[in-house]
Amino acid sequence: MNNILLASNSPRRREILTQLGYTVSVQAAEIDETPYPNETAHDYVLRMAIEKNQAAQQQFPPQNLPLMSADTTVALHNLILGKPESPQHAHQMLRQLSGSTHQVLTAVCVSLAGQMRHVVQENHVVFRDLSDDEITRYIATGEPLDKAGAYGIQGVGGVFVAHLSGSFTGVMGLPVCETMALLQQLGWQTPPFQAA
Ligand SMILES: Cc1cn([C@H]2C[C@H](O)[C@@H](COP(=O)(O)OP(=O)(O)OP(=O)(O)O)O2)c(=O)[nH]c1=O
Repeated sequence: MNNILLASNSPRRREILTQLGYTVSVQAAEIDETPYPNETAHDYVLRMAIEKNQAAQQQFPPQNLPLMSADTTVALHNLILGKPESPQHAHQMLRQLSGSTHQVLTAVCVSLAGQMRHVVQENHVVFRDLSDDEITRYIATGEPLDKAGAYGIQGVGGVFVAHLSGSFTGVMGLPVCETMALLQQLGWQTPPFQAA
């Protein structure tokens, strides 16, 4: 009961599950991550997590193991900020996030033996004011380019975060408390907490 199939290429999600004591096999399938016009961030992340799960179910032979997918997005007012397409785009996103509060939404979806459960976990993050110079130096680290909203709270980007209301692991891409609850709902054992 320590094995999990992860329908995600996110190294953060794999690392979090491994730290909990799970043995993780990645079974990720590509999907189109374009939001629908006027789609809310909540509806968008949930749809992405479900579609990633369904795509992996179609692409890989069934196994009697939980298949987990997730999606993380940053929402600022009505804007959905996904992963930046370029360093310039990352700069633009971080300028928008500077000195204000945004939401980070992470949806998690788990399927097992024909059943599916999902959750959307919500966080509020306050950024202090950022100067153009530090944004430029941050982007040069390479850290923001594969992350929603162009920052990583778990890395250097943590220095921008003045306040977090929610879950640190949720912002990182896999909220552990909510994820464990989904696994329990499907009758899967709580994690073994093996020593690192
Ligand atoms: C806001 C924030 C996001 N992120 C990451 C988590 C996700 O990996 C990524 C958002 O992209 P996602 O599309 O959720 O995930 P992914 O592309 O990494 O992997 P896959 O589509 O295969 O599931 O941003 C952080 O690592 N730290 C942060 O502080």
